[in-house]
Amino acid sequence: MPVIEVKHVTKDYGHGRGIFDVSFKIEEGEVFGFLGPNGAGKTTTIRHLMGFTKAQEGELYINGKDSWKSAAIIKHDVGYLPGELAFPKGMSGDQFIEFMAEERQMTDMTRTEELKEIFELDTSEEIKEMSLGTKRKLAVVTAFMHNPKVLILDEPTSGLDPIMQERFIQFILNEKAEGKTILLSSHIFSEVDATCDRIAIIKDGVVVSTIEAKQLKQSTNKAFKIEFASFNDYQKFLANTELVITIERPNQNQVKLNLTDEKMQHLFAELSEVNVNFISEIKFTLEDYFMDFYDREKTVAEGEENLHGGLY
Ligand SMILES: Nc1ncnc2c1ncn2[C@@H]1O[C@H](COP(=O)(O)OP(=O)(O)OP(=O)(O)O)[C@@H](O)[C@H]1O
Repeated sequence: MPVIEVKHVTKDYGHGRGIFDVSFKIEEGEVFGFLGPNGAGKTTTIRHLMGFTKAQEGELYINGKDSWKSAAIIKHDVGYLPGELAFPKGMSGDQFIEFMAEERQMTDMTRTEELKEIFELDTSEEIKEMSLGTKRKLAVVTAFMHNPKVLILDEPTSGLDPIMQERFIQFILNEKAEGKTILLSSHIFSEVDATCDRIAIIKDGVVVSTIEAKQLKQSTNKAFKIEFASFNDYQKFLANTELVITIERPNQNQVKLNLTDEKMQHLFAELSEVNVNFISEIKFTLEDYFMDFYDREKTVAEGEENLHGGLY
């Protein structure tokens, strides 16, 4: 049984806004990335999963429990980090932590103290006087203090500085190593790339692609930029090559070309006939893949093509 299951969920806010027939499953121990531009429907999906909103159509389950019907249990069990932070009024950080510990009937505060140390959080301040980053850290500590097995994180690092973002990635990797199941919505490619096993891309309320992170990293399609030592070498290479040249730059004696791993030997055989200044690989990243979907002019099929077939 998957730990998280979203089945054909629709919430139509009108004027094309909302989420439409969204489905995905997250297995135990998986880190699942949820990527999408602003307004794509990430928060709406997550709020349905947490049982804050009732789906118009479809069903959502966490550990087999219906998100809407078992909302209270889900809120208790899941480590949830909301995108927009809201704290009770008039509390200090310490008071809020105490309040959350009581809610969860926690007695052992060792993990809470560890988390405060990892994220360098000073809890003595009044929450209303905390900076956005400190509030985010407080939300992180309270989301994880009861050591939940399922984590649902809506843009968890927004407001954190680069050092804390890095520390957060490390923390997620440690949680993953402990077998936690994690749903991570994010705008930050490096964060998703570093942590996620699978990634869903959502656009205009529709999941347009779900990819295995390995697929991107182990793609057999490669792109290279080559600069030749002279214009003569450049011309000689172009006249004789059997490879697919995607860009020609005669002024710089450069070409860009695409090839699969099997053709690698062929490339080196051709290059041995000319003088080369340098050859560099152009990596196809999650960002490139995402940008294809982000680009509203492009269709889903064209985005998929870049993953499976030719690169830029
Ligand atoms: N309560 C609501 N009433 C009407 N429209 C809503 C409501 N909540 C969300 N929407 C709309 O639904 C769409 C999806 O919004 P959502 O907040 O889920 O996007 P998101 O992917 O989380 O975006 P962001 O990255 O900006 O947080 C948007 O067009 C938003 O304006």
